[in-house]
Amino acid sequence: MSVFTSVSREQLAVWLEAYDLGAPTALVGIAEGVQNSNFFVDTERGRHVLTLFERGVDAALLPFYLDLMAHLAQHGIPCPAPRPMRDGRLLGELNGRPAALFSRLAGASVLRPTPAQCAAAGAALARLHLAGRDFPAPPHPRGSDWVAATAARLRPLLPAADAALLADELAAQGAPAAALPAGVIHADLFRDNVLFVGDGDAPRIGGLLDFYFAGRGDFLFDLAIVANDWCDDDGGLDAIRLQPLLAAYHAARPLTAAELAAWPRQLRAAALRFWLSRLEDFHCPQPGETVTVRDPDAYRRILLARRALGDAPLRLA
Ligand SMILES: Nc1ncnc2c1ncn2[C@@H]1O[C@H](COP(=O)(O)OP(=O)(O)O)[C@@H](O)[C@H]1O
Ligand SMILES: N[C@@H](CCOP(=O)(O)O)C(=O)O
Repeated sequence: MSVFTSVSREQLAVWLEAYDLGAPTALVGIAEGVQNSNFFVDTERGRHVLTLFERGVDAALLPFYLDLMAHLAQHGIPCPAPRPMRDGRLLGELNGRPAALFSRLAGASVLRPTPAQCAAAGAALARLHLAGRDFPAPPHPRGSDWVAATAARLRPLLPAADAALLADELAAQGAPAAALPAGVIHADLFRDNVLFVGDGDAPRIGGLLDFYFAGRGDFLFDLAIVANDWCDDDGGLDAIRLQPLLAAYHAARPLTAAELAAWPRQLRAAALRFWLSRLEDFHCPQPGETVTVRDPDAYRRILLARRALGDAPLRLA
């Protein structure tokens, strides 16, 4: 269920008067997604997606997210482009929620990506990093301060073994050994946030979605988030998918020696971040927040498996 705030055709027609897109011809709620209310909207002059932002998204950051998506779209990244209103504004309000209209992108997400789809995702992530490199951005909202604060809040709520794992991982993460290349990162490019067109052997990316955790961060952290989700095989990393992901990323933005050395730790940091957020959604749901809880244990398993890999630097085939 992903329409948390409904929109009637009458409300939509009034809201669309601020745009130069003609009258609405279709309005359909989108079932996928777990955080915001999304609708396919057709008008006399195009196909769009309407998003009503729910409480899980930091409203103060919405202007940044929309400006970032506009910037990336202008630089050839296939992300939703916010449609400007006649007066140039990108963000409005509909039914009591902040709301925006975006270009509708083609394709569908895949649950079991092929090696070619992993390669396409790696190349797209690198292109995103290059296109956003100099875009002014606040730190992404799930960085080390959030990790420390969330871990402190959760520790008393966890079984002893999990609390010990958390404390040990925080101690092991410590301070970064070297500054890594950084810029705008997506920070949540899971499989459900990428649309593909074409078949699994010759894929083309139709869309990169859901920039609502984006901000400034280490590029390698973003790549580790993708690897943990796209290449996971019941906790382990599947080389058949990981190798093309990394090779395609490296071909578009070569990884530095410092990044190759930092890879094992970033895989763990990325696993820890999603273990914590899923634990937080499970143990501390926010009143009025609509986010769907995903299984924290999946990321506990991934964290344990990445810890077992050791500290050897990444070697690209
Ligand atoms: N611009 C877009 N073009 C096409 N489909 C979109 C677009 N934006 C969202 N969608 C569809 O809506 C679904 C939910 O979007 P998403 O941003 O992941 O929502 P949520 O923030 O609620 O998780 C996506 O899986 C996709 O099917
Ligand atoms: N990808 C995260 C959840 C974030 O939700 P999203 O639908 O906004 O991407 C997870 O799997 O924990």
